[in-house]
Amino acid sequence: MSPSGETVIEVEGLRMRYGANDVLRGVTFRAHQGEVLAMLGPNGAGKTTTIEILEGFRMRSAGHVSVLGQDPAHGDENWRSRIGIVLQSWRDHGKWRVRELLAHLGTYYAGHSTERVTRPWDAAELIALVGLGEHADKQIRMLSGGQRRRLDVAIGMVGRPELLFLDEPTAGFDPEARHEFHDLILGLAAAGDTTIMLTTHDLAEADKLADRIVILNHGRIVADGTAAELAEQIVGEDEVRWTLDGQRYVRSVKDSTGFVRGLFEEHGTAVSGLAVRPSSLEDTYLALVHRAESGEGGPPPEDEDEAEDGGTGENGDGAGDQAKESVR
Ligand SMILES: Nc1ncnc2c1ncn2[C@@H]1O[C@H](COP(=O)(O)OP(=O)(O)OP(=O)(O)O)[C@@H](O)[C@H]1O
Repeated sequence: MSPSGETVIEVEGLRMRYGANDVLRGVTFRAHQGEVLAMLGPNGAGKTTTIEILEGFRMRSAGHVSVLGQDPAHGDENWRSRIGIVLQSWRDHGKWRVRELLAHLGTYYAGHSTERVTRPWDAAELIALVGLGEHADKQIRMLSGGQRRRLDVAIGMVGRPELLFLDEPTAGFDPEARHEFHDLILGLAAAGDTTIMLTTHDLAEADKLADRIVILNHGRIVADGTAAELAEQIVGEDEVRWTLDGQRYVRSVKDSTGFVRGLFEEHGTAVSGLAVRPSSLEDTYLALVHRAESGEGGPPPEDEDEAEDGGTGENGDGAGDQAKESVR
């Protein structure tokens, strides 16, 4: 995870219309070499459509798209050999053995080596990298779900891609498989300068894996930044709970330190049961999506590259504000 600055994905004013339905409405973002970029968004936001356009599988309606310096709509074989794709499911080849399948798929890349990159990835080396060493000679249908997903990543990586797309890579995983898969992706990201773009509904996953997160909602980017930068856009959503005179209170405030100081100044030792819960990425995500849907922070731009929402649209919450709301 060491973005070098070179732009690998460049999307400006991307639009997609299915019939009369606008599903991408001026999407703009970039990804840089070595970066792990996560695209988050509710169902139907347009994530798969975006990724399919970037992969060259779907023609866009309008806008500028460049992937590894080429327009994916006109990507040739050589361009395709530089890209790895991990689809949501791959159910063929059940009788093939892991090693056989990877060696076979690797032959497609043999003619696409460059001075910098030798293709394909050696099957044994790749199998070890994705942690399938013990299963190399197993038939694919005998693999567990987690092992299967590791193989999916190996299939995506066999051509030593400069850019790897992962569409909801851990959907349906149990916590342990998810944890192992995250370690695999972090290892890949750390190992070289592969750029990784993934879509996910899992906020913890985005937080853990991604250098940068873009949030798509109704075909528009409503946020773009690191998890910390996104949280800063929704400053002040720490939750403070306390008890006073036997009654419990809860407030969401921007400056929890100042708020608590004011609480003690006013009520001293009568305050008990104090708890402060900092806003999580989930709170941030929900707030950003809600803000975009309610039109707070100004109307969404119709065109191109101003889709990121800069305003906070939040109400002020003075540090010493002592208004109390009983919750039960
Ligand atoms: N081939 C198609 N023809 C018409 N409409 C489509 C087509 N593919 C997708 N859509 C519509 O485009 C919108 C965006 O779909 P897309 O699959 O890109 O969303 P998504 O963010 O990936 O959703 P999810 O999280 O549910 O996978 C949806 O309203 C969907 O119904």
